[in-house]
Amino acid sequence: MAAALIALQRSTTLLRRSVGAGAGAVVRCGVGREQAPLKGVVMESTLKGIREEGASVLDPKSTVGGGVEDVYGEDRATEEQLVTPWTLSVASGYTLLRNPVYNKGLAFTEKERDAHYLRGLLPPAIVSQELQEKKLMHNLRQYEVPLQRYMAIMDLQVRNERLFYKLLIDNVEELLPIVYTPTVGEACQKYGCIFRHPQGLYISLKEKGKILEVLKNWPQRTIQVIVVTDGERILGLGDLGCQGMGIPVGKLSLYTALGGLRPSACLPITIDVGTNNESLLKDEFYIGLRQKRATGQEYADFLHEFMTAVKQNYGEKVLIQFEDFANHNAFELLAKYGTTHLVFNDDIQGTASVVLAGLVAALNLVGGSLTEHTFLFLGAGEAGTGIAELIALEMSKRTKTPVEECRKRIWLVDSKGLIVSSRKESLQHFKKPWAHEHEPIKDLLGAVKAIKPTVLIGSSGVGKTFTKEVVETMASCNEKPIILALSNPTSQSECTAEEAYTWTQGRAIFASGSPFDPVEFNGKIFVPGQANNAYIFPGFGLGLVISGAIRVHDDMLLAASEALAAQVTQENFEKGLIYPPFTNIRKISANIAANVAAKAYELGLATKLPRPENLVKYAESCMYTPVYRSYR
Ligand SMILES: O=C([O-])CC(=O)C(=O)O
Ligand SMILES: [Mg+2]
Repeated sequence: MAAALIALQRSTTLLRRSVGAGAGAVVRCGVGREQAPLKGVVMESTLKGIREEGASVLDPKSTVGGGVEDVYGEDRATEEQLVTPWTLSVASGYTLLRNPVYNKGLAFTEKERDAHYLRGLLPPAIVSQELQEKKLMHNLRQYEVPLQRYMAIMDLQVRNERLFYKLLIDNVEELLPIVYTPTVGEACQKYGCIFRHPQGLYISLKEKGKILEVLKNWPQRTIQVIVVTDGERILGLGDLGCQGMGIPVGKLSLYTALGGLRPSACLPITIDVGTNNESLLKDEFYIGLRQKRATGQEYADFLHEFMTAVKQNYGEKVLIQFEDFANHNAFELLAKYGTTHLVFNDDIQGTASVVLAGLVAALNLVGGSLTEHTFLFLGAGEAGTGIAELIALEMSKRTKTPVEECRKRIWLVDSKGLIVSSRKESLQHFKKPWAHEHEPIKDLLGAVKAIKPTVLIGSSGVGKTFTKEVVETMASCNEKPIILALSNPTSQSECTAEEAYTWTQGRAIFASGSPFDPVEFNGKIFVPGQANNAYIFPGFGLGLVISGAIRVHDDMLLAASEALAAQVTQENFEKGLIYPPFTNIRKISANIAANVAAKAYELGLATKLPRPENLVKYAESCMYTPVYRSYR
């Protein structure tokens, strides 16, 4: 693979070893249409920054690293995005060791230590990336408290990015519960307390009118995926305000580890419009604005400024993933910006796609077609109605029946009971399609008894709601009841895997949003699957990026779902699994990406031409790999 410095040396104008303390730094200048008027000033201040602090800004056109990673940089670095006329790409010596993108720690070779002024800055031993990995896993396993593991692994991410991703990819099943659900939930709750290195971009109401300027403070110019939250509904934990940042950071780590997006092309953002969480407002370590949430027009205007600034700064092909917004804003934002931006709501659409995939796979175990099943949801918010709608859409496509008809096989229960037509007037708009003719029923148990669903799905964010009676009732009317406890984190799960298997005498087909360990029941081992949108969004995003898609379409969600369901093997089914293991996730993501990209081309929404012939191979070839590069 081309060495970083060689790659840079090939690029335009270079100033090498010319800037004092940053000796060995490589500066590239002269990119973009608007360079002329800015050049002198910015160039000067940048160089000043290097002299004084060894500052380092990474190359937005990403010629570093060579190989497939360039695909993105070159494709996406459109002229209008490159408004900065200067770039500094690689530092050396002390600065190099503190640059997480280029740092290799003890893995720097003798030659590299000589060439990059590292002599004396490292102990003499030279170790391989594999040995570093082995040591880190050993150290991580010493921590018994998951949050300590989280902190250790986040330290690694800001110290040595390639090692972080190598570790995550090679130990995905073990580390996913640490960098992601459920530990990330606890990390958000305590984010102020454990805060050490800022990650991501914070945009608070203080920045009103200046959001574009704030975006320009981010060192990368070529961004392909933004995950943004306003922290109002973090997992099932509620309003965590600014401390929700752990979620975009965690989701984007998965974009890279699971989907192969380059880390430098990923931008985590938290929009801080205040919080209504009283205990955070009183917490001396809280890191956000100490005020109640802005709502109504003020909220809408602020979000609009954000959405406009993102498009202006990064162009129309940047994917904006909305994450963990409260219901009332999530649906509106998706509807409002779905026609003007490339937006995706993970909680509505990602969750829907992953659940549909699991259900389609489950048909292999329970028999029948999708239309022959009856679905009952506890929870009629983003996840519940999102999944319900995608199931109805799939049924409609399969049977060529109007979607309104298909919805009739799907029932939802919210905090006031079964959603029925007599409640229509008082229902929020996203619940109205599910208000079918039925007498009112106050609770879930009553609804299970009356509706006799074959599939029970929990999506309310409230834990322990699938009681023994509820689960036993499911078992009494189904040979193999499908039970999905989707709420996160583990504390909010509707029931545990053990409860689901025990209360159904091992007959349940069970999956959950948060991971559960295998369960032994009557001498048999049951392995629960994880119905988490982490299966979908990395590959989905990759598919959009490699096809240059400009809009998300529901058919792409169905395409992603179909690709995931197709990855479940006979061996998985034999263990009762309706999802493949995460160990194969990069292959799964490539297949999802290929299906999504194919759909984008079919729908005329793709801009990357010509269409690559073999999309799976192409997706794989575009994936970031975190092995160290050698520097000349
Ligand atoms: O983050 C997760 O594990 C899944 C998800 O989107 C949520 O629960 O909001
Ligand atoms: Mg979420």
